[in-house]
Amino acid sequence: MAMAWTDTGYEFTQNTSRPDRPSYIPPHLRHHGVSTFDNANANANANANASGFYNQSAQDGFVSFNRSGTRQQGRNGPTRGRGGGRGPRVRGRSWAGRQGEFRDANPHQNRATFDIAEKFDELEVTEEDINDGGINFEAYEDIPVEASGSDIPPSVDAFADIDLAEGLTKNIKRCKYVKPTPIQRHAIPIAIAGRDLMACAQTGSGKTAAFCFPIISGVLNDNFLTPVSARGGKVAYPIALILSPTRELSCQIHDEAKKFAYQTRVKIAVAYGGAPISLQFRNLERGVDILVATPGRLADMIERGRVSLKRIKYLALDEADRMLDMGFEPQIRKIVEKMDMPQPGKRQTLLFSATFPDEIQRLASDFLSNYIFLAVGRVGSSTELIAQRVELVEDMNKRSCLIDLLRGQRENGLHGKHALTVVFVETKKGADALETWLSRNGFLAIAIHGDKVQVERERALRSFKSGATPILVATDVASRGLDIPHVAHVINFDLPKDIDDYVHRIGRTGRAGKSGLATAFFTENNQPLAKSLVGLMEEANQEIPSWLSEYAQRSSYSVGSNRGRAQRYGSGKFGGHDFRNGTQSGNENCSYYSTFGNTNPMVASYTDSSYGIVNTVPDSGYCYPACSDAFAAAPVEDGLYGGRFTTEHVVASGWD
Ligand SMILES: Nc1ncnc2c1ncn2[C@@H]1O[C@H](COP(=O)(O)OP(=O)(O)OP(=O)(O)O)[C@@H](O)[C@H]1O
Repeated sequence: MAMAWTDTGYEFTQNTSRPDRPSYIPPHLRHHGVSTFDNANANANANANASGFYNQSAQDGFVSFNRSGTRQQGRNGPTRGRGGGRGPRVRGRSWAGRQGEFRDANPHQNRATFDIAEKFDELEVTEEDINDGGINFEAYEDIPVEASGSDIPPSVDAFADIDLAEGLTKNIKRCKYVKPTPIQRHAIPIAIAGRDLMACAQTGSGKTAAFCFPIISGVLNDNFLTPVSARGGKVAYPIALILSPTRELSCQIHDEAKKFAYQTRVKIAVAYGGAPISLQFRNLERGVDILVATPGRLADMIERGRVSLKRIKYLALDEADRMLDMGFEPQIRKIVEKMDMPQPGKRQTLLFSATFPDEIQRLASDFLSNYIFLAVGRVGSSTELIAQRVELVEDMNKRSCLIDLLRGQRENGLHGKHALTVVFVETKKGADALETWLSRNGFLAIAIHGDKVQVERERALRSFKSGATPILVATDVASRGLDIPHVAHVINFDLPKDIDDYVHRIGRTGRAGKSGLATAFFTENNQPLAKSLVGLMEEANQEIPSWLSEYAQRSSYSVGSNRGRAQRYGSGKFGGHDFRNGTQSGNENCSYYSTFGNTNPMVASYTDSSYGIVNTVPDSGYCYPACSDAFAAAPVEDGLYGGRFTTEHVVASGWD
């Protein structure tokens, strides 16, 4: 249902719409005296007076961060007018000032401040698209933060502390983003200061806004808008390019960016494969400041002379590790290095993901200039908000286990619009087969994978999101980035080969501070994943079945594809790590800070972490099976795979 800003009926005391199931209490909240973290009052408190987030100790954390002696403003990034490089446009305000401002900035506490005319009128904004205000900031209270690089701009506590363009600020309020999530608090000032950034933060923690806000604000504040005279031509000259690995994710980013740029004159367009290119050309002809694209379709447009990258000032890669792994790297390199895009240092580059292995960081550093590495939360980790369960099953019994699980959910009233389930499988054939089988057994299910034409993929997603088909059977084409409200349960019917894929898959639930459930079916064949899975679960304070620990112990001694990852997750400590630092104790060229929520104990534990000596096995865990959707990437369609893989066994998946 299309919805206007004023139709949202938002109340602070409103409970978030949640599945009516026994509430999972994340381990770190069990002793907080909050009966469930989705408790309406807890939310109201967390939002209304920001308890726990803006408390005294938070202030202390902020102060100690400021005392770290590295707080000069970013000088070395690309300049954006205004007398060369500059620091973040952070307004120096007192604590009290910030608090007051936060109250003022919250439109929902004073409905009279609403301008009735302010609506997302022309946008297809649905009720689901508007944040319900129920983001549980308490869940982020003790989030660890690591940053390294030179002259790191300080973080902020409120959107009002950053000099974001006026139109954008209005839209942030329209979106009901009351305060920045941790990644936004740290990343936005860095990006606003003009610095290149490689940023890692947990799934569902608000990375999209973290790169969209600085870009939109920069385009507006620095008046980079495409001149009207340059619009309507055959060649589009965007100022900003946002690349993402899948069509659906590009569409989602495009929709988000349009909301953030609503009524600002910033023109945003999307280009992705599987949809008529002529229509997309027509949109580009109307003018584009920010282009969101998948790599295959963009390369095609550039080669046809319809898009030029020579005016690019901002380049953002979402799911950057995926974009630079062996499937995509040649194509990304071609776009970023071999077309007419300005060099690093002449453009600003922002890379974001929830996972960032060292070998990918190394590749990514080619695209960056004097960058800051930022890790917010346990990098490559799942949040504690997601309850993880692992069931030991035999391959032949998986289907009956799934039916039992789904029946149990149904009996507990968990099916319906507000409790969606994603079932991940490894192959496209497997997805179709499971869809059919579930439907035959009375469960409304629909499959999404790369062999479906785009219209079918979009139909499947729509049907799932609306709750009409509450079970989505998906390959990895749906594992990254998709932000679908009400996904209550992610089932790994087939576990992925790579632990990072597992992290992204389960991240489809437990988003924006909400709880979620993830169940995995573990078979003998998954032994190579056992150690990294145990490490990940330990890190997220999950209960680990003894049989899984035994598998993990056994796999420690075998040459498994996830050995490097196993070490990485094995410490049970924060995994944020800038590969430039080698061991965390330091690279003299980098200033460095570390905070852990409201205190600052992380330096020690970070230094203790075994994380710094990982990745002795290059490329391990990155060999996707030929039949995997994740592997079947766009470059195949464009014949750009180089010599690394033959294309005969790779089915085009629509990653472009
Ligand atoms: N400051 C904020 N206040 C409230 N909600 C927010 C805020 N920032 C983002 N959100 C909401 O949080 C949800 C998750 O955000 P987003 O999709 O950007 O996460 P992500 O970190 O990119 O996840 P993934 O790693 O899966 O791609 C979205 O629904 C978004 O609208």
